[in-house]
Amino acid sequence: MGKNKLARFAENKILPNVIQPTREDALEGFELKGKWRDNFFKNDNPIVLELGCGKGEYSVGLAKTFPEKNFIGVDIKGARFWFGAKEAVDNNMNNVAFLRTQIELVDYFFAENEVDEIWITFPDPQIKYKRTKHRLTHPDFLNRYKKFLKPGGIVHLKTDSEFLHGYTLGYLQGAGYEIISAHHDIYGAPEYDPNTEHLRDIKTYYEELFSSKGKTITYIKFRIN
Ligand SMILES: C[S@@+](CC[C@H](N)C(=O)[O-])C[C@H]1O[C@@H](n2cnc3c(N)ncnc32)[C@H](O)[C@@H]1O
Repeated sequence: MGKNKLARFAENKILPNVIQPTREDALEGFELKGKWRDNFFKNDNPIVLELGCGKGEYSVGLAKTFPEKNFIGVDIKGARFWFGAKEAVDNNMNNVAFLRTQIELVDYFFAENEVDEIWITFPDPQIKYKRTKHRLTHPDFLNRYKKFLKPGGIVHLKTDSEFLHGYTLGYLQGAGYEIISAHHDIYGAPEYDPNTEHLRDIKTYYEELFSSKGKTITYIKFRIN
């Protein structure tokens, strides 16, 4: 393991905005579940999650744009989200945190109606058939999100994967979800869509990477009923 990675792991242990529960903490009743606003953010503002946040560009970027909302980046790779956590601390941002966990356990960390919105940014598309259940928009994941999203809660999916975009759109339409916005090329779409405000303002590491390879970037915004 690289020296830098070890240093980031060590710093994550002391950064006040990094939470690294064990699997047991999750399964036995996580202390902040239902209490993120009161005991962590110490305000009554909406909570927005970014699942598979990587380096946390979206969480930090949105937190700067919307100081009246709280953002939590979720990823299993702490050495990646260290970048976002460090930037937030260095900029005295109190409305952004990072939670290290498998997304499969995410419903153990948040109580019913605790979360207002979810961003899923450039997730692994999990194209192989036997990986279907690992897609972050698979019905099993959507059912997990339903457990803690407020009624009418919003999910955003931003991806370079035409496959995942099509899979998700097809499933949502078939299952009767309300699709608020769907674009198969957000930078090619000339028209102004009020539902996609700020969509082009923040680019994650993977978005930059895929865009530089000529991939088009897609977007879906839908409501969990
Ligand atoms: C392709 S990267 C995208 C990272 C970032 N959103 C971006 O756009 O740059 C996918 C991220 O999801 C995380 N991830 C994938 N599956 C996960 C899971 N089941 N639980 C937690 N994190 C996961 C990976 O660790 C990785 O950081």
